[in-house]
Amino acid sequence: KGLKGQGHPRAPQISSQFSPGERFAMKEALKGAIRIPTVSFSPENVNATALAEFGEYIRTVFPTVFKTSFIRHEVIGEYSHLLTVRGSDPSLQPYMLMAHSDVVPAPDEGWEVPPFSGLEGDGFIHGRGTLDNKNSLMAILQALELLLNRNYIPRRSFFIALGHDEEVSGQNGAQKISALLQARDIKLAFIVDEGNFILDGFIPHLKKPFAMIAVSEKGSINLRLEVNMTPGHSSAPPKETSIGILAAAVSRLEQTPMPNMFGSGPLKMTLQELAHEFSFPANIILSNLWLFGPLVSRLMERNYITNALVRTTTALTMFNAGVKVNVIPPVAQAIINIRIHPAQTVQEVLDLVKNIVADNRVQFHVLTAFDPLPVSPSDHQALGYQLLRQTIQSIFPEVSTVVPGICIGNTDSRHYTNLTTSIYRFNPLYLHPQSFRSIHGINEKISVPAYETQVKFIFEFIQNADADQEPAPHQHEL
Ligand SMILES: CCCCCCCC/C=C\CCCCCCCC(=O)N[C@@H](CCCCN)C(=O)O
Ligand SMILES: [Zn+2]
Ligand SMILES: [Zn+2]
Repeated sequence: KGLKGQGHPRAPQISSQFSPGERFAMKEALKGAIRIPTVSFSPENVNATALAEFGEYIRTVFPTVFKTSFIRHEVIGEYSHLLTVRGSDPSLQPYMLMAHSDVVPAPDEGWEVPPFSGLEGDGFIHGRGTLDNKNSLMAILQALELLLNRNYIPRRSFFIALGHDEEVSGQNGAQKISALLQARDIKLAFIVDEGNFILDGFIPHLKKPFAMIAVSEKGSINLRLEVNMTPGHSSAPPKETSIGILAAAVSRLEQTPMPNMFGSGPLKMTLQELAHEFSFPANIILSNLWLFGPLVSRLMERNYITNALVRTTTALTMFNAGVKVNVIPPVAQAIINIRIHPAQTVQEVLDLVKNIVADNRVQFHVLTAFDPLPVSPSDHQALGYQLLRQTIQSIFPEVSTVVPGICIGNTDSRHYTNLTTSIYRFNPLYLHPQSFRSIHGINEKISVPAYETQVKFIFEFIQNADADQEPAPHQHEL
């Protein structure tokens, strides 16, 4: 019998009601975290001073977490943190909660308040990292601190992995934590990381919000295109310059979408499980994709977010050429950030890109590349998925539908496929299209109640993970 059928969740033993003093302290703690500018520019260029300060900060605001005897704290790769919470029942397989402390750059321009001010206004805490991803990092530690202060002793062991370079690869944080745990022979029941949300307003005609737990994430290629031509005096320009050739190449890429892959990958499952949320005739259409697939696939292409679910996307993100107004530049370079649909591979996409560019004066340099991630289970036996679903239903009773889906962004969890086949990417927060644009954009903010609810979610999730039973007990040494 599956977990779904067991009538879970057992009510958490400790109620997730927080006192006014605790609620005040938790929002102040998040504001303090936002004020530390832990910006990652590249794997070689992270703000080491801020990351070190952040490490000190979490030790100060969560004293119980860092002094509890059954919690081991290790600093990995200089600024990442691994907490091992030893549960009382070694027969239960451990799991892992993840988050990251670094953020993408945020120049002041366009922001209503300075991005590292952590200011509170209109019921929101403002700043870079309030949604991606200091909210999760602080909420995990905050929930644990509150549980420990109530003398909670977990039954199931778990790890908390807090990366410091997620935005620029995870090579010094997540990758090293993963290697360390592998060397310790750890196998995880599941992982929960950042990723998808409770989505509201993303699909026309769907009035109700729904929770989407990402069971996979797209692959990625960062590709540098380069054209080298003979430099010279701009008063007698050649017919074609490196800039013109490269501009035409990237324009062809932008104008030629990759093939629509609707029908392969987890999206079909997402839409089928979502079908009953729609009114007639959309519910019938989505329940019969064997017939209406071509129609739905065209509709998905119309919106830039749903378009990202049906195909590999190519975003032109950097363009560099020229040194002086009257010099024909020898070199022009562009970076293309490609997100690979689950039904394609790095090699297939590179071949398509070269065919679209179709100009042998353009050179290709793959900077980084990885294939789409395997699909994690979402059936009734899938412990991590079912625990998330149960906790969503408890904390967000108004959300009647929880569906598996794909994450269009990447997460540090991709470095942990050696430890588990069950990786779930979910933030227990509502996301609207406008707040989606604020992630890596401007005016990123989280409402104070939303943050409190995130803490509450993790507070209950940890307890729910202890309430579940597994069929075949054996020892799990940490
Ligand atoms: C039918 C359903 C409609 C669904 C609409 C989907 C809405 C999308 C919802 C959430 C997506 C948010 C993605 C957030 C993850 C962001 C994590 C992130 O920024 N990762 C970076 C990692 C960079 C690693 C360096 N190579 C990234 O992806 O750029
Ligand atoms: Zn993130
Ligand atoms: Zn990010």
